Amino acid sequence: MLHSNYALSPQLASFPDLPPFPDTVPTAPLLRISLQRLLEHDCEEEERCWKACCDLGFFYLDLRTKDSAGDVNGEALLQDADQLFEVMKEFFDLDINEKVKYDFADQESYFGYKGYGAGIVDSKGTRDRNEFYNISKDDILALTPKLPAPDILNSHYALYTSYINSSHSICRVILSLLSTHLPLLPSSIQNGGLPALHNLHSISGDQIRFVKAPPQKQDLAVALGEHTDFGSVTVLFNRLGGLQVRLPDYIDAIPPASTDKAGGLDVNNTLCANGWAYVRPLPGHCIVNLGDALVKFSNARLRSNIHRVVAPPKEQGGVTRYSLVYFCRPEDDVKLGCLVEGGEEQEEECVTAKEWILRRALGRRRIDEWEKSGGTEGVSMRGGKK
Ligand SMILES: O=C(O)CCC(=O)C(=O)O
Ligand SMILES: [Fe+2]
Repeated sequence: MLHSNYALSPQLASFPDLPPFPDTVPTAPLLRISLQRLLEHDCEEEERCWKACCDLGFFYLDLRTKDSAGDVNGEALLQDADQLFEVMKEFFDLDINEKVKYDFADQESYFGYKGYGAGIVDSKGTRDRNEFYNISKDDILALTPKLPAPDILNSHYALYTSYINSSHSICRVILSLLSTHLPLLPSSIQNGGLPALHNLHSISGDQIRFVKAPPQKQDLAVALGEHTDFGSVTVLFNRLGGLQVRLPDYIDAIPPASTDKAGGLDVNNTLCANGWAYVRPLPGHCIVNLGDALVKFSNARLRSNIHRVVAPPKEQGGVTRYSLVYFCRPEDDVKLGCLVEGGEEQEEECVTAKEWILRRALGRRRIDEWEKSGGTEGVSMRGGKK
């Protein structure tokens, strides 16, 4: 069984000014991987990271690096993330009439604003419970014509650039580790393996995402529907709980450390039926997860695990939840086909990264598109709990 490898020191236990994550709910045993040790090419740490990518496709990355190593500076990323939490609060505080000016869904673009309830969380068309703002990497790096954005966001270009550079470099560290562990085809090795499909200055669907969900009562509603991520590597900063992963049957949840005094039927535990478990946010760390593109490249050796967001548990539900994401995706024209030895004949026609992202992202806004917008959920649930 994969098991978590940390005892929670007080500075890892909670975020200042927020209600603590409760110890009365089951949590997912994500491995805690040290970025510092990955940068030092520590073999044991690389093995643990590889294992986490195959077994669950989710892990914590400890960003508290000693000093910067080239472009990869975990401490700088933590500071940028802190600042971006403030920027996103300011943005979401704008009047709704201002924010909707930046919703570009009718132009077949997933960048910009998505209003509260404008997405759906299931095939019945149940509305989501959050707002998004998606910022394109290519827009910030001036690789594409500038998209309209509110003044309040326009003044932070240097911060976005720094955040994109750090997040993208971390994703490339993980991609090169995966490249060396996968049995890549000789042609793929010659072409530079996985990092060569994710160049910072090539056109791609890479993006920053700001997420806001207002305080929520403790009910069974899902704020962000179950999904797998579309791209390659996701870097996620959470301060409040609410994120849940659906564990495969070979991984057990960490049981609650104590029981709720109230007793009785508890919504949080009901939300953990069928293998769902909460991900406890950890200060100093980001959560890293793999997306569908890596499942396709690796012929399902790597896992893009299903996850969703529900109300933050217990008293955390009383405060607004913000989260910050960086999605690293293959360059737009990369075909999402198998790149490893022993791949079966491709059944489906290979789509490009751009086609895949458009189909998946926009389908989550329209009920008639829901069925077509699926990802690699079938593979993600291989050996999973039913
Ligand atoms: O807000 C979170 O914790 C998760 C967000 C997420 O899964 C996503 O935006 O794809
Ligand atoms: Fe996600």
